[in-house]
Amino acid sequence: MNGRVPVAIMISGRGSNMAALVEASRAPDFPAEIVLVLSNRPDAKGLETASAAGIATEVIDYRGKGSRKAFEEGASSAIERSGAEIICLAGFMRLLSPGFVERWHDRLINIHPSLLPAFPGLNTHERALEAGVKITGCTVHFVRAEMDNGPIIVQAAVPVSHKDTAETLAKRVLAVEHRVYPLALRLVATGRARLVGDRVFIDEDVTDLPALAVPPVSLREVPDAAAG
Ligand SMILES: Nc1nc2c(c(=O)[nH]1)N[C@@H](CN(C=O)c1ccc(C(=O)N[C@@H](CCC(=O)O)C(=O)O)cc1)CN2
Ligand SMILES: NCC(=O)N[C@@H]1O[C@H](COP(=O)([O-])[O-])[C@@H](O)[C@H]1O
Repeated sequence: MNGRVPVAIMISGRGSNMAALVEASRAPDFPAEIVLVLSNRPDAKGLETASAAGIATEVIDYRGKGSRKAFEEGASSAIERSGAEIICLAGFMRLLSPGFVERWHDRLINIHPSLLPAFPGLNTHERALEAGVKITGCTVHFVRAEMDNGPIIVQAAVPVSHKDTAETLAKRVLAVEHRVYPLALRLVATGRARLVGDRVFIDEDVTDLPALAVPPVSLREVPDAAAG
């Protein structure tokens, strides 16, 4: 595939991270090509975005008893058919079984809207505000059977203000997600992010990787939530 690594993206909803990866893959020097967008929900808005971008889409909609196994078998064969060698979870909201994670071991990455290991799971921004943290952010990691506990590839931080709501914080973190996920995929697709045990080594001086130096969003930019 013109030397670029074929990639499948799994979504469950809006798909803005998927769109950011598709956009990044348009760059002539981007080392990966998005060949499939797969959703476990037929109403996922991201499916329209992917189709409009000319990318093959697939919906595997199993609900109820036995749905997880049936979904994963359908997903694995769709991904095999697409020839994808890396899978990006982008707002994919289902726990994947150890069997699926093992099937795609070290080729399955996910973006999570917190600085893992802090705030794994759901409702991360509400919990960050509750905890009163002053910095939060996002994490791209290799997926392991245990939820949100895989080797970390890239992280980026944003400030938190007492004026923030979960919505204003989610918006600030999402803006950084859209820059960090393409970087993480670039590092994995080129083999510059390599696994040593359960740690990720990045084979170069990370600070000169432009996107990694994500400029901290200054608190001055924090909208006055009260002012609405
Ligand atoms: N085995 C793994 N599966 C998944 C991981 C992972 O790290 N290991 N990451 C998630 C993504 N994710 C957080 O980044 C996440 C997704 C879903 C849930 C969750 O509790 N889901 C509920 C159902 C929620 C729903 O359907 O809306 C569930 O699966 O019962 C937590 C974290 C992707 N999968
Ligand atoms: N635990 C997984 C999780 O919470 N993922 C988060 O869901 C959102 C999906 O947005 P998107 O559909 O617009 O990419 C993103 O913020 C992503 O980090």
